[in-house]
Formats: sequence, structure tokens, C-alpha cells
Amino acid sequence: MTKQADELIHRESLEGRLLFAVPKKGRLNSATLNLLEGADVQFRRENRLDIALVKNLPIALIFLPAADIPTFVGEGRVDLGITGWDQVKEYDARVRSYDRTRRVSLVNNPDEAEDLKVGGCDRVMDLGFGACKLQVQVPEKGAYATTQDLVGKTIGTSFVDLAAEHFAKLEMGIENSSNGGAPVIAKKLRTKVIELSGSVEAACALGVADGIVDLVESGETMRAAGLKAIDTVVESQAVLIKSRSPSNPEMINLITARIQGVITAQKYVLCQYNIERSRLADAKAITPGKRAPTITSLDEEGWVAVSSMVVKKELAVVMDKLTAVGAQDILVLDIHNTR
Ligand SMILES: Nc1ncnc2c1ncn2[C@@H]1O[C@H](COP(=O)(O)OP(=O)(O)OP(=O)(O)O)[C@@H](O)[C@H]1O
Ligand SMILES: O=P(O)(O)OC[C@H]1O[C@H](OP(=O)(O)OP(=O)(O)O)[C@H](O)[C@@H]1O
Repeated sequence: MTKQADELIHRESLEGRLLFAVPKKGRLNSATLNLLEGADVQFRRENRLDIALVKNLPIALIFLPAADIPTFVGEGRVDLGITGWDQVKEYDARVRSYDRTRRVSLVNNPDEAEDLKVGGCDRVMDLGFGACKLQVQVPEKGAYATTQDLVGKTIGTSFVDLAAEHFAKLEMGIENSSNGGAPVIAKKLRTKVIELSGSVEAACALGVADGIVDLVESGETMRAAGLKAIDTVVESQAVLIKSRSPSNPEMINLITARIQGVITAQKYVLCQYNIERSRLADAKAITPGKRAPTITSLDEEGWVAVSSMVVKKELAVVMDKLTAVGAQDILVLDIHNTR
């Protein structure tokens, strides 16, 4: 079959399906695929094909670079997407920058006012992985101590529009603008923002930039490059986003509920133990559960069995406290899914 024929068949088979964009590689790829598996989204991705039809739901997965996903969702070409919040904010900043340019040109061409507003995506939920911060970084032993010191200097980044807005606000004296993204008036930026597509941390040492705006998770990359963070532009994690005009809102609700179930299951474990009824009040205070613990009688006078969901991160402390109030036979079970 020719590649063209293959593509045509694919385009036709997308009819009636919800389009769901997921990161095709990089930091968010494997956690996203795990999430889809947990939500029972079944698909087989053919080698090198960026579209996969879901076998058990009317959905097609579109594999895209994380940075492009907000554009596809924001322009309504794709209904749902998973990407980093940093990428969504960069897209928003790009749209605002485009809007400002258009506003200036509209002074001369008022008839074009119709296409002033381009797109936008809504955050459906945080996904609890891919946490990192987009930070302003400078050489550890350099002359710059605050972001203000970098005004008028050169900044290297992959997030050009967020960086430009950040410095524009500083230049205009609107630090920490309360609406989180007030349109900055179109005026020439004194700070020079240059676009780098990767290995941004090398820019200062190589004399390309005075400071950088880049992602920090553990801080290892930053420290290895002799840099320190002096400001945070965005706090990020992976998010589920949707277009403002989705083709199938019911399917979006279904996928959202399934993903929420997987996330909750990952966050909690099921804790079971036996305790004397006389100590039950103390134990219930330690394991109140999501709504309430399940209490069942044991085939032994004066004893009960308790079953309760516990936040995974707090488990060790909870078990210490349960032991202290007399709980016995404590069992901890993984939860695969929950609604
Ligand atoms: N060190 C990190 N820790 C946690 N999350 C990160 C980290 N670096 C990036 N991310 C998140 O993953 C998203 C995608 O970044 P990643 O570098 O994997 O992109 P990519 O699509 O592989 O592009 P490229 O490799 O071309 O830079 C980022 O926008 C951010 O939300
Ligand atoms: O704080 P850390 O845990 O060290 O993580 C931060 C690094 O991770 C990302 O880069 P990535 O490794 O994805 O490669 P890139 O530079 O090619 O984007 C980011 O751009 C930083 O360089």
C-alpha cells in the first residue's frame, strides 16, 4: 500500500473519534502511557506512525512533541491533550504576543478584528507527575543577584514568549502582576531573548547569554553547569487539557473520570487492621479514610477489623500511630483503580 493511501485510510478512520494528543517522547511520555494503561485505553501504535486508534473506545491518540500539544488543543484541532503546564503557559504567552502584534496592526486594518482572539485551552486536571519549575538562572559566582540585574542583558531559553513577558513586566515595573499574565504593551524589549532548543544550561558558560530561563527538577543540571536559580517564572507539572470546543464532551468526561480514578488509586493504599473495640475511636482518628473507614466485627469477642484508604506518603507515620494505639495484624494493599 502506498504511504498516501495509508494516510487516507487513517484520516477516514478518525471520523467520529475524540482526538487525544499525548507526548510522543521525552520526560512525560512513559508516565502518560502508564496513565492510559491504567485508564484501560487500549491501542497498538504502528512503528513510526503518530496516530493510533483506540480499540475499545471511539478515541484516536495523536503522538506529538509536548511543546506542540497546547497549539493543537488551543486551536481546536485536537480535543484533549496531556502536556506540561509550562508548555501551556508558553502557548498562552505566544497567543498574547500575537494578539498584541495584531492589535497594533488593527489600528490600520480594523476589518481584521474578527480573528484577534486565537484559541486557548482549559486545564481539566493536574496529573501529579512531571513536576518542575521554569526558573531564571545565572552563573553562581557572577555579577547578577536578581532578575532586575538582567534587564537589558541577553537571556537564552526555549520558552521565549514567557521569558519575554517576564522581562517586559520587570522593565515596565509591573513585577508579580496580580492577574498572572496581563497583556504587556507592545513596546520594544530592552532585554534580548534568544531562542535555544536544548542544552540551554550551556549558554552562559559559552558566552551566548548572561542568564537563562530553563526547567529545574532536581537542580542537578543547573548545579553541574555552575548556575543558580534567582527567580521562578512558572511552577509546572503534567496536566490534562481540553479544547474550548471539544467534539465529544461525554467522552471527555469519561476519560477524565477514568484518569482521576487512576491518579487517586496511585495516591492511596488500602490499610487493614484488627483492633479492640474499646480503642476504635483512637484508631478511626488516625485512619479516617476518604469518607469513613469500613468496620466489621471479628469472630472474637470485643475485636473489630478496620479497612481504610490512607495517603501513600503518610503510610509509615500512620502505621507507627496505629501500633501505638494497639492495632494488630496491619496489612497494606495497593489499589489498582477507584471511582
Ligand atoms: N527535568 C524535568 N523534570 C520533570 N519534568 C520535566 C523535566 N524536564 C522537562 N519536563 C517536563 O516535560 C516536558 C517535556 O520536556 P522534554 O524535554 O521531555 O521535551 P521533549 O518533547 O522531549 O523535547 P526535547 O527533548 O526536544 O526538549 C516539559 O515541558 C516539562 O513539563
Ligand atoms: O533539574 P534537573 O533534574 O537536572 O532537570 C532539568 C533539566 O531537564 C531538562 O532537560 P533535558 O534533560 O530534558 O534535556 P534538554 O536540555 O535537551 O532539554 C531541562 O531543560 C533541564 O536541563
